Amino acid sequence: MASIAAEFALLSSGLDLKRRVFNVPILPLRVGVKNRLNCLVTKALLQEQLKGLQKTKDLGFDVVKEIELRENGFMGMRKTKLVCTVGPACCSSEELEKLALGGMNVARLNMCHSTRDWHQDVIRKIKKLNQEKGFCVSVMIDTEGSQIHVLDHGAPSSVKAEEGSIWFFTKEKFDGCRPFTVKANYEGFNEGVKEGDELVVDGGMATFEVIERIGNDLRCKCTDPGILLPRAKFSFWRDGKLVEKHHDLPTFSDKDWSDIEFGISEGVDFIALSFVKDAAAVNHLKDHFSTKNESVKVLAKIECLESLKNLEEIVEASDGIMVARGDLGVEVPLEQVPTVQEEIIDLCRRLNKPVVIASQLLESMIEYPTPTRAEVADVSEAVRQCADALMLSGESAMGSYGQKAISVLRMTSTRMELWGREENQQCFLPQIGESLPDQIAEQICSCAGQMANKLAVDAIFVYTVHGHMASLLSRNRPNPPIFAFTNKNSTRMALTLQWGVLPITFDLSDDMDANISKTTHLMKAKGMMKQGDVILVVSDVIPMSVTPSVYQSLQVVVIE
Ligand SMILES: Nc1ncnc2c1ncn2[C@@H]1O[C@H](COP(=O)(O)OP(=O)(O)O)[C@@H](O)[C@H]1O
Ligand SMILES: C=C(OP(=O)(O)O)C(=O)O
Ligand SMILES: [K+]
Ligand SMILES: [Mg+2]
Repeated sequence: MASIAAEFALLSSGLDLKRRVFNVPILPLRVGVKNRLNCLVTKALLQEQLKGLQKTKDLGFDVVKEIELRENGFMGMRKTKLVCTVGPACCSSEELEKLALGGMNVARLNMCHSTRDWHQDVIRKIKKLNQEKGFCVSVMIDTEGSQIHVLDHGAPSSVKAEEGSIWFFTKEKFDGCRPFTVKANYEGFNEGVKEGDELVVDGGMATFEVIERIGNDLRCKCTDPGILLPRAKFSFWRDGKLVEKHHDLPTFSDKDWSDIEFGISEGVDFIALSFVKDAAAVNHLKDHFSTKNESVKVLAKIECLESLKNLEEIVEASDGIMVARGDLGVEVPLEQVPTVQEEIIDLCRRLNKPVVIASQLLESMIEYPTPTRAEVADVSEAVRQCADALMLSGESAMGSYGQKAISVLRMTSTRMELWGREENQQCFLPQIGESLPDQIAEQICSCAGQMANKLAVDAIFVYTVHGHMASLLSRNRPNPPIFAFTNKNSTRMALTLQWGVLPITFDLSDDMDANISKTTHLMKAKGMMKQGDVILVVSDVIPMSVTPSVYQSLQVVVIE
């Protein structure tokens, strides 16, 4: 039985990862995808190695990353971050630990589902695992938001709609089961809808023609037969264009505010805001935090047509973006979703905001232990486009193969990162900083990226309080990993989402030489670095007492 170590030994045997410049040949693989998945019984192997590593958590270093470094070397470390949705299939401490060992960087809780107590229990379990086992998994809550969907369609699971059948869509309450009747969740669901419009369910699962509008109801004829699922989403179309209804709906419901307050009180790291329409919604939430001095990060989910129209202002206002392809595919013709995804990723990189690609990455793995080849290609494409993070939804929340799914993301992204290295660095990055120190920081990070690649250094070290310098380095997508030393826990947890950054808690001092020598000594003492390793050191720690630019620096250090 092969191990992850063997898998990576296999990878690296075809490559001198450390010094080679990256015209990667087709990598030799002895075994097929399925075999590799089957052999990734990670827990026993990793648990074994964890035993000797518990002390590392004193340095605030993620134990899983430490194992990866020991096994794969600097250049073999995965850069793309992984987000897993937690649901009934993975909410025990044991299952959460397996996901953490499998590479989960962020655990996402979708507030649409389960109870407050359930969410609280999961958040506390994750924090306990971080503390006791030395993981660095941050927590994201995802608001329910408002959208028009099915509340009741007269069956516990799916219902088939046959061609030509007549259905009523209503907001009226009714008891018991009424055949061919679908109850919507929103009073004004039929406002602005006209006879002759198309009602599309879940982006194409079934299509109806609106025959008549009667008060709160719509009488419709099924024109494209299909399946209605619980909570199926509606969209209305006229002459091939979406009838926009999101502006009628609030971005924050009372439940969303209460979930947000709950998240803050539990110390979550990210809030993903559903159905953001413009920057005002993001600013509203951020203002709400600033009055409370919270450091939680706000991600805007791009999932409705209006959010696409206001994309740039939303990206600028947010701390990060989620391309929520599930709902986006209801409002945008499916064939447009891939180009929209690529545009959002490019914009986020230009504006230096982390971006998560979400929904249906490995959908078939909810049921099956292997992905389709098309799913692997989709994941690879998101990695090639340099997304910061990939997200599992139902695959981890309710599927039987969550651990295998995270293995597929891990292996596929590591492989594509090696393949795509030259391409990563060809992106044009405009200057975004306005003040002189910000512009200096940007130039230093851009030069650092180029130097790191040209000198083939082993690692980049950055000392950062708020994480800005680390994110600027990440934006350049350099080949070596970025070790970000910070004294702020909130910075450490926020950096879990950024491409190529390994956040480490460290007691920073104003004396930069002391920071460098202490961190290199610690890494060497732990056997993670050795004599002759070359590090590029970038600093952004600005003591109040000196001119800022003095402490923004770039230097090359060879470990003695
Ligand atoms: N906390 C939870 N409790 C129960 N089921 C969940 C939970 N989170 C996710 N799920 C299940 O996983 C599926 C996929 O998750 P997600 O994509 O986040 O939700 P949705 O399908 O509502 O957009 C959900 O439809 C639901 O069946
Ligand atoms: C991630 C998404 O949002 P949710 O799962 O909350 O609907 C999506 O729509 O793709
Ligand atoms: K949600
Ligand atoms: Mg959604």
